[in-house]
Amino acid sequence: MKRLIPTLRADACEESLISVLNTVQTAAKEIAFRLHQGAMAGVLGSTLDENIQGETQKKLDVVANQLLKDLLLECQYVHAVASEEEDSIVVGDQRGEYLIAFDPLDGSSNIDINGLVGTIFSVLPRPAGIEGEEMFLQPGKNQVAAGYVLYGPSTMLVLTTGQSVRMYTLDQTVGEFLLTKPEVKIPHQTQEFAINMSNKRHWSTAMHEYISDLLAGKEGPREKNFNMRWIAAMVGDVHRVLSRGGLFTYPWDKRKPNKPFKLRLLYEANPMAMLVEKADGLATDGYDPIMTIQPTDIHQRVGVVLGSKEEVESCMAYHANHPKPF
Ligand SMILES: O=P(O)(O)OC[C@H]1O[C@](O)(COP(=O)(O)O)[C@@H](O)[C@@H]1O
Ligand SMILES: [Mg+2]
Ligand SMILES: [Mg+2]
Repeated sequence: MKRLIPTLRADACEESLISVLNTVQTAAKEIAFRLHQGAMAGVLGSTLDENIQGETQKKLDVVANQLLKDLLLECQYVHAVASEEEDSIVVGDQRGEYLIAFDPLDGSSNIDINGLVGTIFSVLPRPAGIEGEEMFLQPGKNQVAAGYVLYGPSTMLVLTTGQSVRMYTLDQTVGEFLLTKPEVKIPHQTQEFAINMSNKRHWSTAMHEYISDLLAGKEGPREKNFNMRWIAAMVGDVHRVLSRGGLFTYPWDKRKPNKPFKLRLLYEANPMAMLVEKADGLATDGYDPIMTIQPTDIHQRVGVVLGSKEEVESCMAYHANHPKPF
């Protein structure tokens, strides 16, 4: 089985991008090690701090953020990073040609139950003539690479540099990510969906109608039974979708009018959208492709409906029948 770097060279990736991705894999191996040590590494539980989004930070959110930030800023090709756990961007090498946005630890509520968590990252080109946060305000279609690391029973790196979506598995004996699935393709049809059902009363009419029809199963208008899964970590739910198809959504809801979405555009939705679309799936906000959205803030949130093409289209058809709530 091939190691990560030779597969990137075979794809004719720029050496500068390879260096950035190599840095991400180094950080990921360290995070995986700390996670596997669990309580023995003293990294479980919460800190006394909140991040910019008012969420209590877990110790591992902070550890993973620090590791990624420090290593990426040491890389000469990285000009700046933006992280879920940082209020503002952090600038590194003046010569750097890439910007990296990341969610250092996705699925934080799973840390203390030894559940699935991951790291999600997006690589953008540094635009000419712009400085500061504005540099990051590019639509997802500009991404030159996107991926995630899933810390599960095995640690996996799932990556695209604009060509195929590839899956690598960390071989603990040699400490290397080895290519275990060279080309990921999402089946166009599915009978599986993922949504946090406890938010049902807050959804839009369109989402209510769509999910009700899925739940009606064989006897309902869809005339087939659907199964439901919810990992409470986008990284785990998207990994299932990439592995066997499905629809994953964290939609608009009316709970908090000033915070109607949960997932973040730059470091959750955009990188996952690139992976899903390169694997032949669709990633939308229910109306438009995620990767066409022009960001206005580095911590901007967005509705997400992604996965098997025909199922996402079916969900979008329900949305097209109702006025857009945002
Ligand atoms: O608490 P809920 O509604 O299950 O939310 C789960 C969602 O929140 C997230 O955990 C948010 O990510 P963070 O853990 O990085 O804040 C998503 O990964 C996941 O899909
Ligand atoms: Mg997250
Ligand atoms: Mg996070």
